[in-house]
Amino acid sequence: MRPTQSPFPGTRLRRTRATPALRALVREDRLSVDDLIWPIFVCDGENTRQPIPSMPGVERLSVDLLVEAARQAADLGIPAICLFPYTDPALKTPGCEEAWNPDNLSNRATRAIKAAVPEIAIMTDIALDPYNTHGHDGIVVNGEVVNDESVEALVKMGMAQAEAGADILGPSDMMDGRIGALRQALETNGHKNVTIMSYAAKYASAFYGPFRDAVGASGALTGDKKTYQMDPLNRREAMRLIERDLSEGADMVMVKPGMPYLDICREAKDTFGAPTYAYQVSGEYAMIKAAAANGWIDGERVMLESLMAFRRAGCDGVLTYFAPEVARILNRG
Ligand SMILES: NCC(=O)CCC(=O)O
Repeated sequence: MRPTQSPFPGTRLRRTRATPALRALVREDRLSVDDLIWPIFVCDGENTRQPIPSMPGVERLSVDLLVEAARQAADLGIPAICLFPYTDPALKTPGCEEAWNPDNLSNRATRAIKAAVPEIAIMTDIALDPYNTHGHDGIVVNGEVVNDESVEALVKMGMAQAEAGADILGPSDMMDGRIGALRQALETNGHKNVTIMSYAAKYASAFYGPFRDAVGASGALTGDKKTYQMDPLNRREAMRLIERDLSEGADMVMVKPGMPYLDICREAKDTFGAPTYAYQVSGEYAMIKAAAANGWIDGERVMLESLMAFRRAGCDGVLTYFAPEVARILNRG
């Protein structure tokens, strides 16, 4: 599409930017509370809040406080939250068995929120890194992250989450074949309406640093995740992964990190038209917070602009630690 326009001065593009009313009339997109998914960290205990120093304003919450947070999120109109557990190190094993314990922290949290705040959608994370001491998203055998054995474990994990009441499964592990295996297991185990948001294009990124502090995984990782997460220089491979995951039964796809990969979001939306999300990850959050704390940027405006960029890039929504803060601003109008 190429809008027809008269040569200057017939066309003066500044005309429609001249007043707030005209700018509102020609605005091409909107950022809305409906677009927000709020990632939250869960810890053991009661009435426990643990601030995460590298993510100012973000805390790990025990299940009782998490339920209150979910209530506040629902009252703000946030449609979904995404749970990440801080697993007791004593429960971490090479086989990652705690991952599919029906009563693990994530599943207990899901049940408690479902009972108290049924209207909010709960997304859960499928990856094995919270459940082992080497920090990899899969099962490690002789130093290798083995694909097919990992998929079997991930399916057990996903089924336990669906059983607990998760609405959206978020496989973030980047193993091959896990979307098809999860979809088949959901269909055959009475969970045909559970949705899958595939972390389809997840890059091996340095922007995840503060998240690893939050889930107690920093310093734990042996080696790196480059044999399963993507090379930051690859664009065509991202399209192959997204196409693959959609064809295996993903309902929604995600690009991660967010802001450095807006080109991937746009191409994914234009190419496949599927519900497309970005994860504005911990490092992106931390950079904005740190610069704002130093007075180097206007934190509120940069936060809003960073989220508008995802809409402009074609995203239907964004996972962001700013969710409650931005929802309060958007609700204020
Ligand atoms: N699987 C979830 C993540 O790795 C999140 C990364 C982040 O926020 O940095």
